[in-house]
Amino acid sequence: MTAAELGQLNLEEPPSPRPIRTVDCFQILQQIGEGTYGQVYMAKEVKTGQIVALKKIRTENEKEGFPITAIREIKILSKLQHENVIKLKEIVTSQEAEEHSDELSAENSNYNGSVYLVLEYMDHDLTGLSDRPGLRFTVPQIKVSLSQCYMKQLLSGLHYCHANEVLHRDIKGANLLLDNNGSLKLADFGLAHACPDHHKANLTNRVVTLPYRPPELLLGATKYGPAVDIWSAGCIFAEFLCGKLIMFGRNEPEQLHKIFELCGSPDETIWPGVSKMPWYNNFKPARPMRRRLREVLLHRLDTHALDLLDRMLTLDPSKRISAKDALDAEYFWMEPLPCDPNLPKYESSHEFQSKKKRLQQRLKEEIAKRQKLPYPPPHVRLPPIQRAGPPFQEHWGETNYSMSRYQRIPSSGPSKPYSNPVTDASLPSRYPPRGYNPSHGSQAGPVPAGQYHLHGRAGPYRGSSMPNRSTTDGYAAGPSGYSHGNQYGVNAGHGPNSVASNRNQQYGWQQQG
Ligand SMILES: Nc1ncnc2c1ncn2[C@@H]1O[C@H](COP(=O)(O)OP(=O)(O)OP(=O)(O)O)[C@@H](O)[C@H]1O
Repeated sequence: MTAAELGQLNLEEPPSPRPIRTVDCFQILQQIGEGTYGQVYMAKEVKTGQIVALKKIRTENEKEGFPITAIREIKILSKLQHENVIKLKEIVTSQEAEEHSDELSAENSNYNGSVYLVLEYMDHDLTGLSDRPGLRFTVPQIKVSLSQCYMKQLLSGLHYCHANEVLHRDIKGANLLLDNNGSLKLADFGLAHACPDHHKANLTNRVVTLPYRPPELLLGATKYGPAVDIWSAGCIFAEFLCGKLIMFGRNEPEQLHKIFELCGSPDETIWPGVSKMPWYNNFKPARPMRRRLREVLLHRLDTHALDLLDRMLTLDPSKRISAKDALDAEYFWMEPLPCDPNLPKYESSHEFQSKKKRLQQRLKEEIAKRQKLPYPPPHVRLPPIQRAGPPFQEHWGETNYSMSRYQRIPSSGPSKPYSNPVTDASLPSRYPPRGYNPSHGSQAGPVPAGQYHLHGRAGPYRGSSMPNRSTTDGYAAGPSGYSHGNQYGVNAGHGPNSVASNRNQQYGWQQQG
C-alpha cells in the first residue's frame, strides 16, 4: 500500500497481485450474519486455526454479474487501514458445490462458484450485543465511560474515512462491530462512496437506514457529504445514552416528522437553502416546530454529552459538527476519560443470532400458549369447520385470516416498519448507477493508520492519540442544485430492514442478576 497524503484514497490503483485461494482453506463454523447481499460465517483457517469472518457475496440473483456493492466494498476496504475500520484480509473463491456446514442453505448447495470476503472476526455487533438479555446500563458512570469509549472509536473511524473521502452511508448498530477487548470497528462498506469531492457529485439519497437517515437526504438532497454519517453517529450516541432510538418513524415522511418534533422544523434562518430542497414543500410542517432536543434530554444527559449531541444532530449539514471537531469535544476530555470498557467476556452476539433466538423464543411461547389453552374453546359455538384446527386468531396477533383458517390474507400494512436503503426496484443493487462514478478517485493510497495520529490533545484513550488535522473540511458547502427526482413512495417503509426488530434496544453492559 502506498503511503499517501491525507485524504487521498486511490481506488483506481489495482490491488497488489496475489494468488487467490479457495474457500477450502477455511472451515465454516457457523452463520453469524445474513445481509441483503449474502451470508456471513464465522470460520477457521485450516492451516493456522485463526478465526475469521467470511462474507459470501450472493451472485445467484444478480442479472448484471458481480454486484456493484461488493465491488465497491472490496475496493474501499482494501485501501482503508485503520484500527476502527474492519480489515479485509483477502478474497477467496469457491468453484463447486459447497457443503461446509448445516448452516449453508439448500439454495447454495448447487451453486457453482462464489466469492467470499475474508474479514477479521469480531465477537459482536452493537445491535446483537445490546439485545442480550440481562445487559443493561445501570450505573451512570459506566454508561458515560462506555458511550465515550465507543463513540470515540466510532468518530475516529469516521474521521479516518472522511479524511480519505469515503462516506460510509449506512452507520447503524448492526454495522458497528465490537470485540471482547472493547474495540469498535466500522463494517459493511457496501453503500460507501469514495470520491474526491462528494459535494459536486450527484449521489443517490436512498441511502442510510431510515432511523439513522439525516434530514438532508429525507428532503431529497443529491449533493451531500460526510455530515450524513455524523447524523447517523449522533443517533447512535443518543441510543447509547437513552437506551433507545430517539427518533423513529415507520416511513420517510414520519421519520422527517419525528426529526422536526425533536430538532425543530427548518427554515431559511437556521438552514439557508432548505426551502429550495426538492421535497421541502411537500414535507414542511403546517406550523413551525421549535427545537426541543436539549429540554427533552436535559434530565438524561450531562451538559457535555448534550452539547455534543446537539451539534451532531444539527439540521443544517453545513453547520453539523465534523468527526474531527467532535473528537475534540469536551465530552471526550472530561472525567472519567474514555477507557477500555471492562466488558465481561460474552459469547458472540450478532444481530442475526439474536433475531434467531427471539424467533425461537416466540415459537416456544406460541407452542406453550397453545398447549395451555383448552381446545376446542369451551364457550365458543363455532361451526364444525372452525373447530377443527388450532385457534389461530388468538395466537397470531394482527395477522388476518380468511374464513378458512389455512388461507392467510396478507395484511395491508408494511411488513417491516421501514425500508433498507436503496430498495427502489428500478435500481439493480444498493448502488444505483447514478450514485457511482468509478472514475472518481485520486492518485494516491490512503493514510496508513499508523501515520494517522496527529491530534492536538494527547489521546487519553487506549494509549493512542487522535488525528489533529483534517484535509476534509467537507462541511462548508451547502446543498445546491438538487435534482428533482422521485418523491417518497417507492418502497417507502416497506422493505426489509435488519434493525427493524430492535427498536427498544438497550445499550448497556452491566449484567443484571
Ligand atoms: N467481520 C465480522 N465479524 C463478525 N461479524 C460480522 C463481520 N462482518 C459482518 N458480521 C455480521 O454479519 C452481519 C451482516 O454483515 P454486513 O452488514 O457486512 O452484511 P450485508 O449483507 O452488507 O448486510 P446488510 O444487508 O444489513 O447491509 C453484521 O451485522 C454482523 O453481525
